[in-house]
Amino acid sequence: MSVLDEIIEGVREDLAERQARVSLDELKERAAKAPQAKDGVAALRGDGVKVICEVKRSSPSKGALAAIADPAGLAADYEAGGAAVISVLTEQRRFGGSLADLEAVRAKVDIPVLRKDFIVTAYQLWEARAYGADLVLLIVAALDQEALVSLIERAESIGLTPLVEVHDEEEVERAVAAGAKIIGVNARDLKTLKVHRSTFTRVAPEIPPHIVRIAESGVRGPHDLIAYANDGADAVLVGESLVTGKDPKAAVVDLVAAGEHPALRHGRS
Ligand SMILES: O=C(O)c1ccccc1NCC(=O)[C@H](O)[C@H](O)COP(=O)(O)O
Repeated sequence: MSVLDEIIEGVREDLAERQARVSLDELKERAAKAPQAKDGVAALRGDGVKVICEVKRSSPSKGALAAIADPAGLAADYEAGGAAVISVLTEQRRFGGSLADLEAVRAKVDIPVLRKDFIVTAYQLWEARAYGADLVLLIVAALDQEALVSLIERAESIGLTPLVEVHDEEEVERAVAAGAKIIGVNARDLKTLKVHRSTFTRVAPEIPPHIVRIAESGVRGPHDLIAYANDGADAVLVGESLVTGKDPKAAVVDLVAAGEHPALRHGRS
């Protein structure tokens, strides 16, 4: 069984427990009261390279990273530093996240918030909306094509912007065929959990220009952002280096400044 399969097995068990407690109708009622979803595509387009900052306590590859007692406070620092979007990992077993984190972050920041999880059912999309997410992650490797198409359509129909994650050229084809408007290339190999930034270099040119391109994983500082930008990234998604650093806000300021540097190509609006 792959790491991804193991994660999803746990996700399904936790999901069954939540579904037994909270009906879909209750979630829909809660979603109806949530603030209107913000436009995820608009937040990530434009000049320069945008920065998506992640609330990440732990990971399968590294174990515990940071306690993060106040996820909303961390997100506020990210926003003050110039982040375009906040990513909140809500998977509990391996990443130490929760829907409570998502709710707390949503209540604190004004920029769009991404629910980063292993989404395999429409119920999780309603949860995302009910707890205030604007974007959701959909991982191509975790879904057959029918499920991918259906989850993209359902997400959009309830106001969510899907960020569709790929790891290779074949998955790009599937994401494009399914109608993705934002594609994230994750440089972390889901079999070995090692990060190969060259994955983005190889795969990004396969993404059509009208689609927003995000480079996920392995950004240690401005030099990695610039390298991803030169390979065509519209945005980078950063977790570990921010939560393990001494001053997350200052680190975001540095990344945002690098992303706005005039030497980088113009964004594709
Ligand atoms: O981070 C992991 O170990 C991991 C393992 C298996 C599936 C997903 C995983 N991470 C999720 C992410 O995509 C990253 O949190 C995100 O891209 C940020 O990466 P980084 O800046 O390298 O923490």
